[in-house]
Amino acid sequence: MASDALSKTITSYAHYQQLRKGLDETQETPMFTKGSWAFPKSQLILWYKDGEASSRIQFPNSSNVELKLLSEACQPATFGRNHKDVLDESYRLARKMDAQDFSINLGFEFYEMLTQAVSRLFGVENSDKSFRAQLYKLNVYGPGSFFKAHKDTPRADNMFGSLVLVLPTEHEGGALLLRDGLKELRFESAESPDATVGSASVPWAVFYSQVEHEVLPVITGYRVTLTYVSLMTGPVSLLTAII
Ligand SMILES: O=C(O)CCC(=O)C(=O)O
Ligand SMILES: [Fe+2]
Repeated sequence: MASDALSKTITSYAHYQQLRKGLDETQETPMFTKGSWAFPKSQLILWYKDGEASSRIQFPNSSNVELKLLSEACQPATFGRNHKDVLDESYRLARKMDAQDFSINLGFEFYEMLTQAVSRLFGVENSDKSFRAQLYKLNVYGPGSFFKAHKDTPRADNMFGSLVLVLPTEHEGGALLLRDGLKELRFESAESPDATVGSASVPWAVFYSQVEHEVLPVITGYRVTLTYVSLMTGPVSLLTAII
């Protein structure tokens, strides 16, 4: 049974970490988790700014020519180092597009997927909706692209982690490795896109901000990701996690 002290709610990430310490002794919840979600193909349409024009890509049937054009419409990907955004292609070789330059309507399914992903991470039931995800960037990892081991830069006080969706394209390599002490999770998105007539499966990974991770080099094809900042929006009851 939960004690009175543990049945309180949490209102900030620092508070969550404090409670989590105690909780870890009772029940282990993961620092990262992965899965995949079948999205209707009609929702896997990306519109993006291409100079003065706009272009459209329909996943999972995109060609390498279309993906190369997308990559060319992006800018070199920077990353946070010592509180500054830096470009260092020996550490991160990839392309990025800011959220205002593209649009993809993943629809209501996105929220169902997010609920499943975050609930698994928190170890709470699906009904808990005290979180949201803010679209941050689109990234393209073409042949030879990689991102060495790093932790994500905190983007808001209520940020607790990151969510990565890999749009279904044919590629080899580009596994995301997530590490927590001795535990390692390999998030392999390169398995050929598993599509049925009406839908295609989109692999996702979600992890806490303190998790170190890296993207191994892409060997062939283009790995296209959407990254989201995961935010707490209100109190999360820990009761379901400890009973
Ligand atoms: O593309 C990925 O799987 C993760 C990328 C990443 O670590 C980042 O954008 O910070
Ligand atoms: Fe990252």
